[in-house]
Amino acid sequence: MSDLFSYYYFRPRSDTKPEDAAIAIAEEETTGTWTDLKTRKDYVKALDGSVEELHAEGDGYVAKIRYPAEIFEPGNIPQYLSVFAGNLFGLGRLDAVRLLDIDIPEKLACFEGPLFGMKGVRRLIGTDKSGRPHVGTIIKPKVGLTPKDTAEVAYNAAVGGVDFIKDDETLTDQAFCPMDERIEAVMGKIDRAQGETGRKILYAVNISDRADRIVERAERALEHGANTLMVDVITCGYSALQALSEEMKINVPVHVHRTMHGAMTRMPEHGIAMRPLARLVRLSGGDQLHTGTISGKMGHSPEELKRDNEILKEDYFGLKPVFPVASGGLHPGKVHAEISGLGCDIVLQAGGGIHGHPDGTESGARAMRQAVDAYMEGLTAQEYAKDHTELRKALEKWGVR
Ligand SMILES: O=C(COP(=O)(O)O)[C@H](O)[C@H](O)COP(=O)(O)O
Ligand SMILES: [Mg+2]
Repeated sequence: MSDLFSYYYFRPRSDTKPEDAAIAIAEEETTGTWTDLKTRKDYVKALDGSVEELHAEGDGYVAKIRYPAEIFEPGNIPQYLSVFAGNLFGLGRLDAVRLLDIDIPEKLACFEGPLFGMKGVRRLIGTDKSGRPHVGTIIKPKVGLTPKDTAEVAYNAAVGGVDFIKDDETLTDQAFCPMDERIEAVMGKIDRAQGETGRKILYAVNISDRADRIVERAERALEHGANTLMVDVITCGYSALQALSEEMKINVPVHVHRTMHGAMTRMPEHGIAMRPLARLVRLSGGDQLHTGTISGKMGHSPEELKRDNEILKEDYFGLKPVFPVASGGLHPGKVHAEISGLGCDIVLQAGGGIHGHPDGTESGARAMRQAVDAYMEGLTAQEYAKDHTELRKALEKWGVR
């Protein structure tokens, strides 16, 4: 395969034939426009896109479109997106159109990918042999706590048994919780928890910022002791991620949050599926990526999610696999459903499902770990809860799905 192929679901406008609608996409995103052109030279033809396949599906059609590789500037993801995820979404001849997936040829996959990837993160935590799911937490409330109180919550979660702690997507460097002070406070407490428990714990600080400042912010975070960085990839852009992994050559994992993705991924007939977005995260160097949950609070198709997670782990230009993160509305009573649906190679993250535990964060973290242990030992959460108080109290509050 030397060209790039994109797959779209679409519903044409009532006066447009499906063949013409598919051609309209190929033309708009390559050498054409709505009319013929007097400026077109013969040699331009080499860059024409084409419709390779078209079939009916559901209430619409699925088209496979070929984009000649030469149309793309190797390594420039903003430019790639502008082709296969560009103007086509606004074409009036389509009532709805959704980018389902992309097949990138090797010469355009010229990225270094994740530095750690799933296995590297597992090695840091020491779960490469057991293969159990990681347990993570988002500090809640998502904004408002001071650095000192944030660190206290982080400490309680750490001693309770989480592997991973992260800022929420809207917390960056606001006055109520300055980033430098927060990192120092949290890392101080994490060092203490590591000393007490003998376990390694990661804290991902959200360094999301404008393009001209993000590398400087990442450097500052590392200087203050951060052992993981977090980026909101949709709001910051893939270039931000690439700047960290390739330009700056950071030596800590990068956790990728996808806030705002729902505007693209949610509608089954229009937008951009998670799959191409996830492939681009892998190319541009994310080590962990939110992809959704089976039983949580965000809406999406479990079937798509399972395949998205597989895609992050399957062979892809020799790049390291990305650790998928299930997050959003999880609690100990949902752990079983998540692992049985998504497998053990998953980070199970709970914010409210840990910090909302009747006995507080430490017990909430214990309950999450107990739910994972129950699954690994082949027991239901209810069985395990009989002699694990924290889990029992969590199940009493939130039930079991
Ligand atoms: O803060 C949370 C979840 O908090 P809580 O555990 O309290 O619900 C995350 O931002 C969501 O996971 C986003 O979900 P996704 O990444 O799937 O869009
Ligand atoms: Mg959040």
